[in-house]
Amino acid sequence: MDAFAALPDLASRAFGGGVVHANDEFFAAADHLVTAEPPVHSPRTFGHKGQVYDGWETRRRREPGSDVAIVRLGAPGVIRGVDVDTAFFTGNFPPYASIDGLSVRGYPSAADLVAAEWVPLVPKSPLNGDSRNLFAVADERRFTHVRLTIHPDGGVARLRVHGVVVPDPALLPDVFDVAAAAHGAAVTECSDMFYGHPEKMLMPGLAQHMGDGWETSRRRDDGNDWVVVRLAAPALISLADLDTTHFKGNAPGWAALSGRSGDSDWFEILPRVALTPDTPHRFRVDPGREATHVRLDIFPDGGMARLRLHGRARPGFLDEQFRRRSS
Ligand SMILES: NC(=O)NC(NC(N)=O)C(=O)[O-]
Repeated sequence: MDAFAALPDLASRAFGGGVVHANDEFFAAADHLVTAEPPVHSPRTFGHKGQVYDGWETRRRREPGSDVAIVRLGAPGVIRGVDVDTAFFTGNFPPYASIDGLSVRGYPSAADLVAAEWVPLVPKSPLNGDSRNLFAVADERRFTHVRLTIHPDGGVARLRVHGVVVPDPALLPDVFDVAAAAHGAAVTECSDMFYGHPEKMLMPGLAQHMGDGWETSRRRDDGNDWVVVRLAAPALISLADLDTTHFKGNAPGWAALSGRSGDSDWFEILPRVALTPDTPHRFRVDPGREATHVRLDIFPDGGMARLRLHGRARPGFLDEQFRRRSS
């Protein structure tokens, strides 16, 4: 599997991504392209328009041409690769697809986007049916939108746009969640992710259910579970949210936070505190020292729905990153 596929999906509805235009949605709505959950299928399920698909599906073309869908990224950033997932489309997948990108400020209309000058990211390339189709992208610029073109027509279940989030610092408050994936934070290491990936803790909004969080297996030794988060920017943290919502019989008993700056030793941010099940805890912490990484230790194991670290980013850091990716 290409390494880029492990990066966050910038188009995902979980970040607020959306489909803003499709020239044809006869069989199935293009909105499915950005659904966060994996595609599902129930064979021989017919509606008024035909078989029901969890994807975008256009009608059979009777004249030359191609079909397009335009996606607004929920988290704009540098695109490292795309996955044109044709899951469950067998006799009706598009034989070819191409991808273009666009970087715009503000809130362009669908008509503006259709008329815009797009940058080619993936040339017209063959697809396989009922499978993931991974294409690497080599362009260091920050994009806000992508355009999927299918040649000539057919169905695509999901369009995953994997990359590195680059937030616009002009739109961030002075103190913001420096552990948010939507601001560019990411998990770098973790002791265990048996039931739930730790990146879920960094996603926007409240956790919807117990599956929407980090959950480890039951430990049968004397150790404890932990995760390391690379912050969106080096920051002075002043508030920490440790949210055990939905973890009722499996919340950790205790937790602690430590920080490091680059390769420094770990220093304490929050000493070991007792946690209660199914509770959005908030702790005020001393913003004495700048951290680039934060380690969350849970004792001994369990689940955490959300981790939020509110802090002040090092002045100029995000501006420089944004400038470098915008040229
Ligand atoms: N059995 C099908 O899937 N047929 C058609 N598609 C839908 N959705 O019914 C088609 O022509 O691609």
